[in-house]
Amino acid sequence: MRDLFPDDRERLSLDPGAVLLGGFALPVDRYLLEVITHVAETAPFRHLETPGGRRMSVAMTNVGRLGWVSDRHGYRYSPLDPLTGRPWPTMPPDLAALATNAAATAGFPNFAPEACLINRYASGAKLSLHQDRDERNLDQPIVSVSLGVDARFLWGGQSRTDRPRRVALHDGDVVVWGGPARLTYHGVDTLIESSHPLTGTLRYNLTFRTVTWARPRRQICIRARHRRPVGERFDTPPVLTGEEVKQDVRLDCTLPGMRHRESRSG
Ligand SMILES: O=C(O)CCC(=O)C(=O)O
Ligand SMILES: [Fe+2]
Repeated sequence: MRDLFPDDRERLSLDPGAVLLGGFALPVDRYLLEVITHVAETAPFRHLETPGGRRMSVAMTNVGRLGWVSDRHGYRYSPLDPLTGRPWPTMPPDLAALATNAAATAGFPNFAPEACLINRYASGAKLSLHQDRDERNLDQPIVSVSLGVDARFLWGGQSRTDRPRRVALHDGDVVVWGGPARLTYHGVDTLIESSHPLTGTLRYNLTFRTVTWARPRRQICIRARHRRPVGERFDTPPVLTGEEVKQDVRLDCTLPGMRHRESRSG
């Protein structure tokens, strides 16, 4: 595929708050595929139904405390896999750390993903323009990792009717969007038949999200961090006491100006 931005893919600004980190995950692409294979053994890929009753062409599964699901009742996050009735597989700390590092590189420190939606595209699959807006916490960015076959990412605007740009996504590319770009419309153009040494004819995408956790004040964060169970440093938000939660909620509600304060990437 002709690369639309051949000169500087290492750090390509798409918009204020949105950046493509070319090849950021390339050194760990094999590890990522191993994780996906392992996850799919307990939480198999499936084609979800849209609320309007259409079968999605992209197959999906999840890893992490919460998983994104869709059915006749709508889009939502669930702690249980509706297919098996069991919790989604636990997010490995190294996987979460990759997302945290990518977010920090893009200018969003302290990103702690609670959910990772894994998308699998066969040739002909596509994802229509949409906003990622099912998360209660929109202060945190989305971190999106590409694996395998090339895709054409559609990067639109703040309105569905804004004409999207097409951006080539290669194996190991990571796109991060947050702050003023957090609700930008985006999608993936129909996957063209092609092959990649790692994934054959398939493309995978891992999309990391913080769903519920509003980042607390710094000193609360530091205190709370001590109570994180060993080995779960990144896949669960810190455990807050009732008082800390109250402060956290108060801050979140009374200082709306602080929203999007991390929007310095791009
Ligand atoms: O596959 C991609 O690159 C994007 C996926 C996406 O937008 C989503 O899962 O919400
Ligand atoms: Fe999305």
